[in-house]
Amino acid sequence: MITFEGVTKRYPDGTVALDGLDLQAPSGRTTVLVGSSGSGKTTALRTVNRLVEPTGGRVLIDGTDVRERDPALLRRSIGYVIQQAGLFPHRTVLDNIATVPLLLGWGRRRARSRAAELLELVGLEAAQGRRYPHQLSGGQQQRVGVARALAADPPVLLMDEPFSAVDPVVRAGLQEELLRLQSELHKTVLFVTHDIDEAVRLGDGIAVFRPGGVLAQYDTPERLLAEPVDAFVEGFVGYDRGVRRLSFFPASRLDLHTDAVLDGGRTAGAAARTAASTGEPWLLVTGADRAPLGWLSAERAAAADPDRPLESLELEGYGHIFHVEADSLRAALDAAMLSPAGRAVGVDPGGAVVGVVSQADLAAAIWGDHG
Ligand SMILES: Nc1ncnc2c1ncn2[C@@H]1O[C@H](COP(=O)(O)OP(=O)(O)OP(=O)(O)O)[C@@H](O)[C@H]1O
Repeated sequence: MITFEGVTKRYPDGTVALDGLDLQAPSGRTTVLVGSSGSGKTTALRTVNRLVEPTGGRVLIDGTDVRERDPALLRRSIGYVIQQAGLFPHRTVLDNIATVPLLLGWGRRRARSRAAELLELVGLEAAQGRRYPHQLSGGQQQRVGVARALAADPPVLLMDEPFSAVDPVVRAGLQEELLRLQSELHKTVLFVTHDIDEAVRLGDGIAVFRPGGVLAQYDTPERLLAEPVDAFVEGFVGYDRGVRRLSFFPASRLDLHTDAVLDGGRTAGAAARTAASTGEPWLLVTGADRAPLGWLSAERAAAADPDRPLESLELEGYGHIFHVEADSLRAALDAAMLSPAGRAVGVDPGGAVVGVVSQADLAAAIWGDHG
């Protein structure tokens, strides 16, 4: 556990970068620091590895004051990842990753074999280990930065806006990768970002800083979105926090309808009768293994030759589907919003249709949760 006890940093020019920070970042969890520019996030992070010495208070790692540790040795026991990776340009990727193990006196062979292991762990190929950093993409360089930080298997990882210099798609991939790594490695991670979506995705706990280096709120992502303590935090988490919050509710709680789901081998006449008896304006047609084929409107079904099989008719695309077991209400809502029928198609892990849900059903489910 990393404990900040009344940590203050006042610079000689009078700037208060951090003002009496009290915070506990639990072991094996990811704690994200967010907040406006200049609110002291980086300063807080750097007091942990003593790149910044506080002017008041103290920082403890598992109960030991970091001031009792030799700064160089302390830093070797803490992984540190910064924006744009900060790799050594004249060293190969493998040598970059092996930096701390070599400093710890592991010996060349062991350090290099550990580096090769790490390269694989962060999803890079062996051949890329022989390259120099400039021969890699920005996203790959960030992976190397993460591998380098993890090389000596430190229990604590400090990450200062590690993914902010890459495009959104690469960034999403890196976030995914970090979640996977963390589920295996259980490091005590402190992660600084400007991006509230990144914070919600990665954080077990989120600390929101306000200007002047003051902690405004420290909570789980769910609680932060549900109950921001004041207007500053509410503004920071965004006015679409209601929609973001839906990420925490599983789609499995939705009641899906199957009465308007029809196999493609059935006829237009059968579909028209189903539409009439259920009152459903849209019917979902499925094919082999109950995979979705597309939507048929009740009017179209009524106008078509009643003997024609549904799979031979022109259907509206079913759009995005959502996975009933794995996805959230947010994914289901998104699928319904984008669907030409205003309905979302829920599937099982094999891609077979479980049922459909309308925007009105979703609103009812959401209202039930949040009303
Ligand atoms: N050496 C220094 N001397 C004086 N002021 C400093 C010094 N280093 C940082 N500061 C100030 O301390 C405050 C906090 O800086 P810090 O980098 O921790 O903020 P941050 O929240 O990480 O910001 P950003 O999100 O923009 O990176 C800022 O006002 C900054 O200008």
